[in-house]
Amino acid sequence: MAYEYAIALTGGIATGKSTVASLLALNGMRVIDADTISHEILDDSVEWVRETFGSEYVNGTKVDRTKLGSYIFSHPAAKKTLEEYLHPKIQAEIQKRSEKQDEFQFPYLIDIPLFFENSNYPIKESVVVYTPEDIQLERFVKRNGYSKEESLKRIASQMPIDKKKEKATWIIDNSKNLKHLQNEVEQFVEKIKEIYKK
Ligand SMILES: CC(C)(COP(=O)(O)OP(=O)(O)OC[C@H]1O[C@@H](n2cnc3c(N)ncnc32)[C@H](O)[C@@H]1O)[C@@H](O)C(=O)NCCC(=O)NCCS
Ligand SMILES: Nc1ncnc2c1ncn2[C@@H]1O[C@H](COP(=O)(O)OP(=O)(O)OP(=O)(O)O)[C@@H](O)[C@H]1O
Repeated sequence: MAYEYAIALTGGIATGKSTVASLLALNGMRVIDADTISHEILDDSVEWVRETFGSEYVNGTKVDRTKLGSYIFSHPAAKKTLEEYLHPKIQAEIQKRSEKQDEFQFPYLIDIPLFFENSNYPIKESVVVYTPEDIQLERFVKRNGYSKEESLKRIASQMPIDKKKEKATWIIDNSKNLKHLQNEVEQFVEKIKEIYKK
């Protein structure tokens, strides 16, 4: 059975999910990453992207994700088309990997950025990586080099981070420096180990 020991790891764009995923791995936790799976599927879908959106979104044998991202976040119908194509495939792959992880009978994380937006995952527990919106925007702009306007458009395409915080079982606060984040992650792992102790 899939998702038995799964905990959803989620948050907003650039609130620090990947950074937390790396710290969790350093603390011995296993993490399935939906973004990585989505990139692998997109890499196998070059012809579909060419036929659906045009050859300007393909660079050699790879999809130009930066360009495709700029397009879909400004064109809701195209975003829907991409999501309707990718999401079932992403979900199927996550389910497969989740079944494997459940064999260990120990909790693991599934990093799903849109966990609360798409309630298709039968996962009860969740942990939200939280930063207030002003820090989220600052880190997003700094990391991606997008304009403030483009960054705000992408942030607005998701459920507000404060609402996700309300829905979470646990919260990892990433509003301070990396040392603080490391502490937050260690405390979270201790909590999980305590709860799931056999
Ligand atoms: C638009 C694409 C090509 C941009 O690729 P890029 O490498 O620039 O971004 P990446 O995939 O690493 O996503 C970065 C973050 O953007 C956010 N994001 C991505 N897709 C979406 C979406 N459809 N809606 C809202 N936010 C999204 C997430 O917070 C994600 O963590 C890519 O994100 C994509 O194919 N998205 C559709 C699939 C999807 O919904 N993925 C997110 C959940 S698995
Ligand atoms: N505590 C912190 N202090 C300063 N910078 C940080 C901190 N945590 C994360 N960052 C930086 O903020 C940016 C966003 O973090 P990260 O890539 O982990 O977010 P994400 O939630 O995985 O993003 P996405 O939704 O786009 O996949 C990165 O450049 C990262 O190095």
